Amino acid sequence: MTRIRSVSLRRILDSRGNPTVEADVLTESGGFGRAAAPSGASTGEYEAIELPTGEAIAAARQHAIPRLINEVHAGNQREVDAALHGADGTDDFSNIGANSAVAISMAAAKAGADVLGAPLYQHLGGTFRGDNFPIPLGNVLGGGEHAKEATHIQEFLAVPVGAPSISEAVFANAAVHERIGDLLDERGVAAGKGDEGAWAPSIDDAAAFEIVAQATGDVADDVGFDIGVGLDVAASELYDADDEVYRYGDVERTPDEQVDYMADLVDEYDLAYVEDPVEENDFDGFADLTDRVGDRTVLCGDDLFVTNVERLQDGIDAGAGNAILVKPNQIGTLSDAVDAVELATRNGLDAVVSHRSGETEDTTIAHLAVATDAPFIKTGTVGGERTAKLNELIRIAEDAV
Ligand SMILES: O=C(O)[C@@H](CO)OP(=O)(O)O
Ligand SMILES: [Mg+2]
Repeated sequence: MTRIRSVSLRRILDSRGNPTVEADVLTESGGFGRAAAPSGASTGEYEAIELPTGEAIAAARQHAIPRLINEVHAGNQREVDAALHGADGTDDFSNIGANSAVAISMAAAKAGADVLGAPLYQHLGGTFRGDNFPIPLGNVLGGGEHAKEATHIQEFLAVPVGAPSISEAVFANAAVHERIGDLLDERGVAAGKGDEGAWAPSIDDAAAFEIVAQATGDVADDVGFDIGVGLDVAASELYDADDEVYRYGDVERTPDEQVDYMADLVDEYDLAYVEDPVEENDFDGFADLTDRVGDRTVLCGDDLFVTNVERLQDGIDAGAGNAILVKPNQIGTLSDAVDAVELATRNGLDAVVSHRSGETEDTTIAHLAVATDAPFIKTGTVGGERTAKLNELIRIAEDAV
């Protein structure tokens, strides 16, 4: 019933106005799924390869689609994703593009769910999935590669750890975002928004900490539950490998000083979450930081692990981090992303399912987070391509009770 009858690929717009790949998958019995690839700006060196959209579409039409039509069942995700790997033939999807691969992989999952008449999270997670909901990490202020002339740290995140429901968590993050807008206004700081909808003011990181801490505190008082502060430092973007220093504008930090700085920030701001505190090759620095503060905060590898089970296993062996960011397009298929979640969970690490800075209205990651019982999801706070996922989580919560 779920045998694939057709796959069509097209070029659509992403939230930055760039082209990206959208896939439609149709099955023999009329099941339909549509999904689109997101795209990163602060991409890790070890991510699967995103090809220019036109090239990715042409290559997938030539090599992947003939292996899928009449051959593979959309309801069997492993079969779909194995066919994509077989068609590509490389370790990093450099032949058909991880953008084509992930769009097809996700569209096939939706077509499989459609045939079954089940919501996607149910199809992916099965009846024995947990019934927890992820805590949404909300990017409320930032800069880095997502906005020019703003903070050096890429993302300041609201972490509504005490929220009693996904809906209250989502609205709390939006309230923090709004409160930050007011606080910036009061200080006379003009601010546009970065790629993910976070405020992107020209202030230094110290001022950003002050404002975000005040806003999360104010909103926590209003809503009556705890809201912590988190960071995505995206430290690879600050690191100069030739000089072996991290550059925060004129301030330089050696790799050891970077670890000290991160440990100090965790204590000073009681940070609930820190992503990519050191650059993507520094497993030892990551492990050192984990020794020092891993008992009291979530230390998450994004560029470090790139959703790749081999790099994750290296991190587990080294004691680097206690969480992994999971971005399906970093690795190319849903099966590979689920493998990363499962390896993490078996080893006591938290999974944080994540959007990219370039997004579409696609909501697959909301379903993936619920299906895999991930403790966190990072998918922005405001802006249509972000609220698409947040609102889908609210709908799933209503549906799942
Ligand atoms: O670094 C990150 O975690 C992501 C998403 O917030 O950014 P990008 O998609 O640009 O890699
Ligand atoms: Mg990141």
